[in-house]
Amino acid sequence: MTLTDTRPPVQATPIDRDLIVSSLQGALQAKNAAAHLGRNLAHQIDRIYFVACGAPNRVMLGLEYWLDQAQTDLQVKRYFPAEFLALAPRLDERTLVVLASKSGTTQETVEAAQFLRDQPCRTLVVTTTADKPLAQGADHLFLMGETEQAHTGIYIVLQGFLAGLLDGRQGYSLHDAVLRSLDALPDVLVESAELSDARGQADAHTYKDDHTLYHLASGPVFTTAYVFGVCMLMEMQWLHSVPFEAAEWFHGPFEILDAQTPVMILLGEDPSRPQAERALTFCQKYTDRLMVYDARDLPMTGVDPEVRALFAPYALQAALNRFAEHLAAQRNHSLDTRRYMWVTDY
Ligand SMILES: O=P(O)(O)OC[C@H]1O[C@](O)(CO)[C@@H](O)[C@@H]1O
Repeated sequence: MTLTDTRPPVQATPIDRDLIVSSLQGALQAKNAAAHLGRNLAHQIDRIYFVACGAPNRVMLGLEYWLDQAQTDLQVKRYFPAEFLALAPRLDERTLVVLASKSGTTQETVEAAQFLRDQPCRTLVVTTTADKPLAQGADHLFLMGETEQAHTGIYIVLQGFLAGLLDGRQGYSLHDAVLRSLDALPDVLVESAELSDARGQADAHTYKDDHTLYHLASGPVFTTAYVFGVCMLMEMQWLHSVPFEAAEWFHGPFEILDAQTPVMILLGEDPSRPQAERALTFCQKYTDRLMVYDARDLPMTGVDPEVRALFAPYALQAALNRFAEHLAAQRNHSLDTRRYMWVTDY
């Protein structure tokens, strides 16, 4: 803070159980209808294109992972909206394009939705409220209501949709466990945040003067590495904060490591975990500045043990949000500060 800065010091926002839980009620209701739609569309589509920017795009990355794992005969691809428009991939009446945006106003995502109105495919949109530009003209619209937790809300709705789709298409033994466990997710977020608050404060203290941070994760947990590393620390703290897929770590990026390099490793519970563990073993040897956040340390109360792996990225994200809150306070740099995004023309 400079002498002329009259703004109050940035404080870590306290964990507000009621706000977190109430913010996700709209998404939880929408996911039941989404699961129903998934079942109805199960034999009416051959391909799914996921289209979104930023955080919703990385939510879709995790879903793409689980669709791969389910070994369906669906063609599944994920695009940034601008690339989707430039590429113009095959669209027909058996194509479902899934678009999501928390603001419902992101220019490229709205342009993609407008383009799709005249195309022969179906569209499924997830956003907050019906007045948003993205909500206009969707074939299937799922609204979460205004929410503090849009990123998790989008996940809840789309995971519900995919559970219904997989069950209707080929039988999905995890269907009931997924839907039940989604209902427990809001409380899991609160639980993970509460358990991680003191640690987040301590980590923030340790790393508050660093300007470079690397994040390693594998499989669906890369969603969290990206959302935390880029959408939070890069966008909201202006740090040189770079996420890497653990599977790629040994193919160039690891050359950056020395004893002083800060690295965060996120460990999930999915089949890709050994890739992140391999990176962990290496980093333990060559840097003294390692943070490990492991989903196995989080109870995820109410989540069926069979589906913990699906929920791990979100439990970890809730834990890391505490780190971000404390980092913002200790660096006196509000998470709401932007210098370009929504401020300039771009
Ligand atoms: O379309 P949405 O969900 O409103 O996202 C808009 C912005 O939010 C982020 O996902 C995270 O801040 C950005 O990456 C993106 O540009």
